[in-house]
Amino acid sequence: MSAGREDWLAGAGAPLRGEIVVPGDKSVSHRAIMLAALAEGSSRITGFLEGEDTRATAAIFQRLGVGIEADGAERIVRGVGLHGLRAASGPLDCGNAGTGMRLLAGLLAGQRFASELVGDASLSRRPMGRVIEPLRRMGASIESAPGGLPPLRIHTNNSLQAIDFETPVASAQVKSAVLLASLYASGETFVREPHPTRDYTERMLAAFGWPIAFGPGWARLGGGHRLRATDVDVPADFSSAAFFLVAASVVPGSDLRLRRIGMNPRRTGLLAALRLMGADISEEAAGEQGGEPVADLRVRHARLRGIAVPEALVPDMIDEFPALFAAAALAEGRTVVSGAAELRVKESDRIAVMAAGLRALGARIAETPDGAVIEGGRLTGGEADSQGDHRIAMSLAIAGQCAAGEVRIGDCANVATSFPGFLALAQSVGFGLRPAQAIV
Ligand SMILES: O=C(O)C1=C[C@@H](OP(=O)(O)O)[C@@H](O)[C@H](O)C1
Ligand SMILES: C=C(OP(=O)(O)O)C(=O)O
Repeated sequence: MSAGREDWLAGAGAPLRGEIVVPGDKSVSHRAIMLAALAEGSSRITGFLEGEDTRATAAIFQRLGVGIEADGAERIVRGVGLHGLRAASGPLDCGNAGTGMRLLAGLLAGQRFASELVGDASLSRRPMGRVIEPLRRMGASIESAPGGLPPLRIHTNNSLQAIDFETPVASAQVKSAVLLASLYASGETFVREPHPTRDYTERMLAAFGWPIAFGPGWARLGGGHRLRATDVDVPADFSSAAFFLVAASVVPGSDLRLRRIGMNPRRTGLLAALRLMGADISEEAAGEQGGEPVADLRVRHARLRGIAVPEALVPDMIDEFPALFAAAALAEGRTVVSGAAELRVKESDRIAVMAAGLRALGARIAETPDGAVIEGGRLTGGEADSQGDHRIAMSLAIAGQCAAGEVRIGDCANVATSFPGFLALAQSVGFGLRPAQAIV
């Protein structure tokens, strides 16, 4: 969805200092639009992430007949009720967002109209069989391109049945797709996970008044209830904060404060991993926002050591591995990542693309099927390509802060999918980072 190719130049900047606020949580913003749209009455979403992924989800619900008004970083959603969506003419474009497409597949599986979900080139390569399979077991009729790839054609259906389902991979998107389809199903659905994942769908369904029982790694709910309009105050996204936690850890002299960051325990695995590496990060002013734990995070430069990342942390830091790879390449000693094969089916193959990117900057990294072995040391500089993956672009920008020479990072426009304003915010705290001039 991002317009044009954009390259960045990164190099040693100043120590990172100051106090910043990062944008709203992407997972919460997607879900807030979805549940508010299906609720009865108007909901106000504050702190909504103005990223391309979440804007694509909002635009889809507008096409499905939901009134959504933007007021700065707020959205007023005029909910149409569980059965109030209307068919849209033409495909619904999820852009770059796996979350958008997988959750919508569940939500649209029980509608009395057909829909088609499409995405950009990256999303069109991502596996959807993991949601199609359980939704078919519930009675949904969904066609995909060969190999379970998008686009998804979801046929009209008003007779879904509940299922008892164990997700084959730890995936909040798969769990959420089944839970959202269950709103339209007869009977009680039970979802179990091999490892607990983020529980925003469960928490938010409860906040919107839907009877649901859940705990770490499981959720149970029945169909046939109603969602009541509810205001959602979206906390700042831990995954966006992560780039600054790593950058301030590795840049000497840094002392940075991040305000009111969402601290859902299923999201903060990177904090635990960085602390094992020796990072100096303290939590202050712990509180609550929109039903989620939040805290200010103060991060000061520290010498990082390589670690074997505990596999139990992997789902809690699944989006933070590109940043962790950058930290590991600059740490002392060896870091081993395992049990993280899911990284290969994100916006890019994040193991391969980070390994190639850091190697181009002088790092020593060996890929394994489900992770990597990273030898920490010095980075020289050079040219690395993010392959249009937002988290890789931002992680390579961190690496650039500590490289001996200049780092050119290719294809960064997709940063706008999750973190609009990253470049200016990073510059404001001392990053050496700027857009590369177009060659004329
Ligand atoms: O449910 C969510 O909001 C998300 C779940 C994770 O994906 P998986 O469910 O594929 O692990 C994560 O990588 C993604 O950025 C957001
Ligand atoms: C994997 C991500 O998101 P999604 O699955 O929604 O594309 C991400 O933001 O890192």
